[in-house]
Amino acid sequence: MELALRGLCVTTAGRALVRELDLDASSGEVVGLVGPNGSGKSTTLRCVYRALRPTAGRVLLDGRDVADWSLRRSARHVAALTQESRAELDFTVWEVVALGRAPHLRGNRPLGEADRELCQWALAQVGAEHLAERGVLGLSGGERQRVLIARALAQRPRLLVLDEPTNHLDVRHQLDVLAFLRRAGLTVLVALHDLNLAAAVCDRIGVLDGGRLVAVGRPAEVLTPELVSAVFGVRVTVVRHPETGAPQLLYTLPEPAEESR
Ligand SMILES: Nc1ncnc2c1ncn2[C@@H]1O[C@H](COP(=O)(O)OP(=O)(O)OP(=O)(O)O)[C@@H](O)[C@H]1O
Repeated sequence: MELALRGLCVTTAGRALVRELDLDASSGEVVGLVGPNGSGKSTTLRCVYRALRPTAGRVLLDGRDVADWSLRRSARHVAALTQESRAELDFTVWEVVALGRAPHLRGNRPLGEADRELCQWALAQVGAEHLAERGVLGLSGGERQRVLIARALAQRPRLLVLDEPTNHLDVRHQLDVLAFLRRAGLTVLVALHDLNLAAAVCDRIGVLDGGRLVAVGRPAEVLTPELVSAVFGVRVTVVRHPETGAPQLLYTLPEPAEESR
């Protein structure tokens, strides 16, 4: 599924949170959004998964404006793992993952055999089959995060929108999730804080600063010392990963006088 953001603007209380943003993700492409805290990453993603209506501009899926779609229709194509995705009620893991099938079920019909197989598959993708009968409130932050990813996968979306999916995950599970995103064959729009993980997983990266897209391109084109310094205010040396060639950033701790500028 192709995603296109055209002239996206979000303004709240006279303040522009996202400004004139144009961004594309072609079918099967993994596109990352990076940027400092408060630069507008989550706000942009919210417009894509329709938790927020843009003040101006359009979100196009396969060339069609999602504003014309019912929320149910969107949910059949777009799954989101958000900062707000919390399973507050004490559902079991299986029940939470089964919720991913809801947009595909008619009325209150129970899950069919194919739905159950998809839920099982989704749990296996995140290595959480053994958690199926557990209550979600008793899980660790990382286990819960993996269950929410499984719910998104059970939805069988064509576009996956993820806001900081590696939050709470130990390094092994961070890499597992990102490796899955690479091989899933889905169009992926993912906000990431870790620039090295973004460089490893993304086909292209968009950099947000103050609600504006200030750079977009392949990781090696975008993650230059100059750009990272200008946008994040930190000094980095960029090296190439010896096996993959992906750019990797080595950070230099700020001198006392430079701290928390
Ligand atoms: N509902 C809202 N009302 C007012 N301001 C908001 C609202 N939601 C977000 N903002 C502001 O919009 C700006 C962008 O927020 P957003 O969450 O999109 O940034 P982000 O890049 O995802 O940040 P982070 O890296 O901290 O998650 C922030 O300054 C935030 O305080």
